[in-house]
Amino acid sequence: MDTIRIETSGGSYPVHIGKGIRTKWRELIDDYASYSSFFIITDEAVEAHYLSSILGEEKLSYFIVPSGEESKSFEQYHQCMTALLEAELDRKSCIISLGGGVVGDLAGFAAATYMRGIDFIQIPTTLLAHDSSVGGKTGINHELGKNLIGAFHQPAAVIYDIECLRTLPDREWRSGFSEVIKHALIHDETFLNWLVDRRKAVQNYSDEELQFMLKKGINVKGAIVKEDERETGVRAYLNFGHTLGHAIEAELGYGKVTHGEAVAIGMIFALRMSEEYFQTKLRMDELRIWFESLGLPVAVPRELDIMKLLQRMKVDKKAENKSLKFILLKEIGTPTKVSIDDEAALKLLKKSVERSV
Ligand SMILES: NC(=O)c1ccc[n+]([C@@H]2O[C@H](COP(=O)([O-])OP(=O)(O)OC[C@H]3O[C@@H](n4cnc5c(N)ncnc54)[C@H](O)[C@@H]3O)[C@@H](O)[C@H]2O)c1
Ligand SMILES: O=C(O)C(=O)C[C@@H](O)[C@H](O)[C@H](O)COP(=O)(O)O
Ligand SMILES: [Zn+2]
Repeated sequence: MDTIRIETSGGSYPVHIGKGIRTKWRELIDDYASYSSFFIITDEAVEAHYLSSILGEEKLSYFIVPSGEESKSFEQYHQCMTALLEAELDRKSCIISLGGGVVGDLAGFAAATYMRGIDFIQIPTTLLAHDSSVGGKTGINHELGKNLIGAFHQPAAVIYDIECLRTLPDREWRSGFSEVIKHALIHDETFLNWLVDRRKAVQNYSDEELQFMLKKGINVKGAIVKEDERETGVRAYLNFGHTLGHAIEAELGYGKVTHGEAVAIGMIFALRMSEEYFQTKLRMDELRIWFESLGLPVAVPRELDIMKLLQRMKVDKKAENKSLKFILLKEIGTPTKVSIDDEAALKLLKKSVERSV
């Protein structure tokens, strides 16, 4: 098992990464004995695979949401809070988030707001959750935009059992890989080359390769969160590919594309924009072909109205005074935040729409 410590304003917490460690969660939590009770939040697919291995012999209470992005909703949040109240959780209770980013964001937001904030721990079960379980962004979606309702609330611990990844559907492997690629693109070209050089689908990585890749991604995120926990500066770099990605998710309807797929389209768009803005070559063509070979989408879906996407991008949390902000790369590994005018964004959006076959 490897342990990475994430440093935040409120102290640090461990991210344990290893095989089969989910059943040892009680030993891996520093203050296990100090909690009055634990309450698990999970989703239907994860329940079927993993809930019993977390419960063990213990009769813990739990709440199960439907699988998928639609569960990051006011309705599920409300139902979740009702379940917590009915289970009579007190301020010394701890919520366990068992699942991917959807469950993590929802359970984290429930923990952030239940009685004005109680502890929670993350037991991530998707590849994408190497990103979502670390750093303390929690929240739900609104029909007007992704993650617009939320709070910063750091977990007390993250227990990442790589064994859980082996039951992921192929599409979810790919989706999570997109955020791994993001971490490489914003920080480390050597790591990017390591990923490209594998020349195999991520689901075929060995346990050792997976462990290495997860540590790399989490270290990139941890270093940025340490420097800027509440996104007043460099944390926005973790949003590379997300200005367009989030707009696509909301405009198509939550759950139509996965988050990682939308971010993949957004990253290719941001690479193209970076090349134009900085008048440089950034391997965009090579990376687009690589994404396609991995089965990741690279173009804006044809059915989307680009004017509506533009309006959506202005509701992005990075936007200021309705002016569009993008994270671009000066070079691979060197991100920066820039303002882009509407005309330039529209021109590039037109070029990025899927061609009909
Ligand atoms: N808070 C953050 O910093 C942050 C970072 C990145 C993404 N996110 C959010 O994360 C969400 C996406 O997370 P996700 O991709 O993990 O989606 P998800 O949680 O919906 O999981 C994807 C699918 O896989 C299933 N699943 C989960 N684990 C499984 C397993 N081990 N075996 C089989 N099936 C399993 C789920 O039931 C679901 O159907 C988005 O809402 C995104 O906005 C948040
Ligand atoms: O942790 C961050 O900061 C990120 O931006 C990570 C993103 O991958 C993630 O999708 C996050 O939820 C997006 O944040 P948002 O503030 O744009 O909603
Ligand atoms: Zn993301």
